[in-house]
Amino acid sequence: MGELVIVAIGGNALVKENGRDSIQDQYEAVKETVSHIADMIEEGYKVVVTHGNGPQVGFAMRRCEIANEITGMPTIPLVNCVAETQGGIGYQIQQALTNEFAKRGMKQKVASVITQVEVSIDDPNFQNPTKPVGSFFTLEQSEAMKAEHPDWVMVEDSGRGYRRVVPSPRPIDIIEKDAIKSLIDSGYVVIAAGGGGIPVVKTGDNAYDGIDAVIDKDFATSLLAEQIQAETLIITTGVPRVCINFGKPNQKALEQISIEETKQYIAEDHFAKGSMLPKIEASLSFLEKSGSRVIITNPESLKDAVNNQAGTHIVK
Ligand SMILES: Nc1ncnc2c1ncn2[C@@H]1O[C@H](COP(=O)(O)OP(=O)(O)O)[C@@H](O)[C@H]1O
Ligand SMILES: NC(=O)OP(=O)(O)O
Repeated sequence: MGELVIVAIGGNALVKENGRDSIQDQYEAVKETVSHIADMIEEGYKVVVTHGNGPQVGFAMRRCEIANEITGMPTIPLVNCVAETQGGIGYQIQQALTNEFAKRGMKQKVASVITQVEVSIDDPNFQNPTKPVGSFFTLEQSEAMKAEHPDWVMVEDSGRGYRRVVPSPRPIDIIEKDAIKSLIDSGYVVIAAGGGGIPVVKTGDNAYDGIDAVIDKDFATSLLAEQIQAETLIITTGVPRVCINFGKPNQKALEQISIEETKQYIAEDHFAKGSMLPKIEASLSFLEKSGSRVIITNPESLKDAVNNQAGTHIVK
């Protein structure tokens, strides 16, 4: 049996026009990304796919708010917006992968699992929103949005503009992990924990309630990788390699770093909060608990990266 690899697709990587993309544009981006995942599967890797929803869940919230302002139609709670984006993006990945396999004459089957992820109601992150969602705004637009919506919290996101942030509690348990494992063992390519999973809190033995938040998909992916005993975690995003001094004249792309070097770079503040830092922290958590290797790269470098020819590799 091939090595079990979990591949996370960044939500921002599926959006090119800052909220002006159509759903067909997003599908084209999904098709391009999954063609690189299919390359890996063709080489014999067993793959589980997770994905983000940061931009998409923000767009979904905004659509509801605008419809409510104009027509009085009830808004949809954030947790349901997460579920909707998990379903919508999961559908596109599932169909694109199925069609890609058919085109290549591959026999793999694909299944998506609606995934709930347990969080704690006492998580301090509920009091301190950090997860950027939706479109990027200029400083001027951001100030205008805040004046119009005093309850919004906005932050600067990695030099790309200002974005609204929502609470992002840490994932504790992937509720459907056994179903995901059974599907992998039956030979399925599984799509799971989309958008970081649907946040739920425990209300009793095997009983849960949804709660408004967006879980970081990098932390959820790392936890799922641990719980299904994946060997390799690959986080795909908008850059081919992680950098130190990112965006500065002395920027340097990293090919391979140890856990110790990575911790040193965190201490030196090289990784932006809300974008690269969660990927790095999730990578360290996976390596320190159970994993063998982590790769951070862009989708087009996937096949080379898994064969040690591209990407940033974090090693034990
Ligand atoms: N040190 C860094 N090295 C490389 N990219 C960085 C760094 N710090 C911040 N970034 C930015 O973070 C982005 C990845 O975060 P983000 O777009 O939020 O993730 P996602 O792809 O999961 O949606 C990169 O595309 C890059 O613009
Ligand atoms: N939920 C989440 O972390 O989404 P992004 O990866 O798109 O930010």
